[in-house]
Amino acid sequence: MAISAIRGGRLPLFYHPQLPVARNVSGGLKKVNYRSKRFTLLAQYSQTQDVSFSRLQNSIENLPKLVEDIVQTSINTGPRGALRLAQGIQAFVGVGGEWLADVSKSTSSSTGLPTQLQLGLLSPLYLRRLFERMGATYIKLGQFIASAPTLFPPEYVAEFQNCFDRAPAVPFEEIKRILREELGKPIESVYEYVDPTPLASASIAQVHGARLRGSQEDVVIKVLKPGIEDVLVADLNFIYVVARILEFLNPELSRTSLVGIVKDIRESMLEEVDFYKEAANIESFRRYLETMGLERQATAPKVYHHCSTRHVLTMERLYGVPLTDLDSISSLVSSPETSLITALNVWFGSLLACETFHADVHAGNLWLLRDGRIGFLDFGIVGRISPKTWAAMDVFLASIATEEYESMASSLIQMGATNKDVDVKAFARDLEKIFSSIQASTITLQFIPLMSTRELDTEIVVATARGTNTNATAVSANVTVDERQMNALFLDVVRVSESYGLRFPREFALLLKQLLYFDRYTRLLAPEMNMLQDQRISIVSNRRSNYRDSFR
Ligand SMILES: Nc1ncnc2c1ncn2[C@@H]1O[C@H](COP(=O)(O)OP(=O)(O)OP(=O)(O)O)[C@@H](O)[C@H]1O
Repeated sequence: MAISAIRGGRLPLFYHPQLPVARNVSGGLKKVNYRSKRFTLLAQYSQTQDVSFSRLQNSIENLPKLVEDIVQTSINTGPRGALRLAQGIQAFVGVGGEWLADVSKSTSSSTGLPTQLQLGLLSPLYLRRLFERMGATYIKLGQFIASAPTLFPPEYVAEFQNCFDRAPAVPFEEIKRILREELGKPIESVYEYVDPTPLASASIAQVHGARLRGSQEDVVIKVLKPGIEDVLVADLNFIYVVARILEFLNPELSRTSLVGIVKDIRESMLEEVDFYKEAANIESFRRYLETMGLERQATAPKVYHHCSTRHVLTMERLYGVPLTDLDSISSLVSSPETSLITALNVWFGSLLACETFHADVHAGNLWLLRDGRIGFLDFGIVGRISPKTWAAMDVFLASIATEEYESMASSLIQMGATNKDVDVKAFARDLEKIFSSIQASTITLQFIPLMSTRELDTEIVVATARGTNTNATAVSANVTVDERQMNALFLDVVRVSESYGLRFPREFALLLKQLLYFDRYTRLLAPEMNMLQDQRISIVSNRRSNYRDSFR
């Protein structure tokens, strides 16, 4: 290309007086050689220059589009942008103050400044704190980072696992005003009463207990916090503009499709603030339970459409306890293990038999109900998985249990998008290294048979030896430690896969995250059970494809 550019008469553009070969031109053979050397060097130089030139040309061509995009985005953002900027500065100053205080403490000690502090507010810890202070968008973004190990550095993925979504409650008067406006009628005409003390208050929504007028059914009302959509739009627009500028300044970034990722995040976050979508997800899950005859084993809250809108979701109130509450669970059912198996079967079943799967089964969203059923709450985050990906995932999980690394490598290749030829044997050897290093360091995994008995460490001994429920807290705490190690394991798998050119869909990370939650419940409720090998748990079943076929 560079040579053709020279031949095409563009040489003068690339001629540079400081090129060493451009000086001292002499005659004869030397001259010929010199010319050819000079030509090669010029060609190489012009190749580099050509690339920079075409980049520059591209940039100049793209500049009007970038400016137009920024102007358009700023217009869409409007005055809320200025408000968010002020809030951003406040958050920045707050976390900056914490950092300074930590620095001054460290400098007084003899050990020097830890790396965490050297990176300033860009270090995982302070960035996570900054995100928490910045509220909804950044908390969700933090949770996205935590669930996307293929996109972000491992230290950030690990730190953002701790990104908590708690926010001060909106005053009840304000909630009543929103309800009146959204429902378009007096609250008293819809609800017998609404409890002024919220059941929960997170960054996006607040939940209140209530009772329906007429039917007297107990319900909960999930109310979108006021102004939250404005905040999301302003923040996401800002993040979009930053991504656009970064891509403009460094076109290499477009290979990681930064702008594309930001657009995806924007789409999924805006879905979460649309309760019509959440209601549709709940109803599709309820249909799945009905079609599979699972209603006596599990449930999701019924939605009351006459008092639900895009910003208000009124649903049946479920009564129960989180699956991690060992003491309460034992007082509700005689066999916590059976409840766990039910939860697992219902969730695994939904992966293919339901249009979407529940992609946030943390303990607050998975309950054992008073009547012994499993209750699934909060369908704000859902995933979709193709039968092909799930079939590969199934092989992957089985291979962990059987320690067959070539099969593990093949299944990962099947799931990860790549156009390269992957050396399966080498990949398998690298995977084996990861897993054998785990055996050596005595991390126990319920996923891996034998190992959990062969390599029992103190943490699991605590869990296994738990005859009474008195040490539930200790068990939970230790399980959390172990869970981090599990996370680290999967991050390693992802990293090695990436070194072979594999890129996993986000669903892969979402699925793994849920499996980690389930692994946690297994350690607590059925420490002897192997989640992936137990005959009572059907991970892939023919019934699901039949169910799918019935929709075709
Ligand atoms: N149908 C229900 N019955 C009883 N309690 C409910 C119900 N729905 C929600 N809650 C309570 O409200 C809490 C928050 O609800 P939900 O998870 O839907 O909101 P959220 O804002 O998405 O919270 P998070 O992001 O923390 O999961 C639940 O953990 C639960 O305690």
